[in-house]
Amino acid sequence: MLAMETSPITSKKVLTLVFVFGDFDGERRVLLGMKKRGFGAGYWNGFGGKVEKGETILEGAVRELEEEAGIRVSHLERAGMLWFHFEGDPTGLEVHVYRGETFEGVVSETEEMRPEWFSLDKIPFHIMWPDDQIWWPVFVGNKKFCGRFRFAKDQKEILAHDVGIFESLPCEMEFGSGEWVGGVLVER
Ligand SMILES: CNc1ncnc2c1ncn2[C@@H]1O[C@H](COP(=O)(O)OP(=O)(O)OP(=O)(O)O)[C@@H](O)[C@H]1O
Repeated sequence: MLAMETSPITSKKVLTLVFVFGDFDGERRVLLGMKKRGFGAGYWNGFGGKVEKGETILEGAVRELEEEAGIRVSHLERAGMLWFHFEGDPTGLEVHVYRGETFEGVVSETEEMRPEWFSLDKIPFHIMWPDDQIWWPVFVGNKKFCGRFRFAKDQKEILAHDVGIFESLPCEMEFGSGEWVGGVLVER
C-alpha cells in the first residue's frame, strides 16, 4: 500500500503517450520529441496529449502523434498506464502509454515538438520527466505495466512511486486508492 493521497485529487485529465520504435541497420531506436512549449517544455518525451471529447483514447493517441510528429500509424499497442499526482494540485493525470512500430509519412518538426531518433542505449533520461527512467526498463522489456507517482509541488521530486507488471490492461485504479484491481499483477 502506497500512501498516495496527502493532498486531495478531485478530478483527472486523461492523456496519451506514444513511443514509436524503428530499426536503423540493426540498431533499435525510439522516436522522442523535445517539447517546445506548455507542460513538460524542455523535456524529451513520447508524443501525446489530452484525449478530446468524442474520441477513444486510442484515437487520441493516433491524432496527437500525427499533430506532433507528422506521422500516421495504423496500429498502436497498449503498453501501460501511469498515474501522476502533483502535491497541491487537485487534478491527477491518467496517462495511457502506447508503442508503435510502423508508420506512414515523414517525421517532421511541429510547433509543439522537435522529433529525433535515439538509440536505445542513449536515451536522454537527464532531460526527461524523472519518472521515465523508472518505468522505461519495464516498457522496453515489452511488459505491460502500471505505475503511479506522487510528485512534489516543484514537479521534479518524486515523493512516492510504485510500478507493477501486469498480464493485461487496464489495471483499474483510482487515485488515492492503495490497491491495484483489474489486470492480473505479475510482479511489483
Ligand atoms: C509527470 N510525468 C510525466 N511523465 C511522462 N510523460 C508525461 C508526464 N506528464 C505528462 N506527460 C505527457 O506529456 C504530454 C503532455 O501533453 P499536453 O501538452 O498537456 O497535452 P496537449 O498536447 O493536449 O496540450 P495542449 O492542449 O495542446 O496544451 C502528454 O503526452 C502526457 O502523456
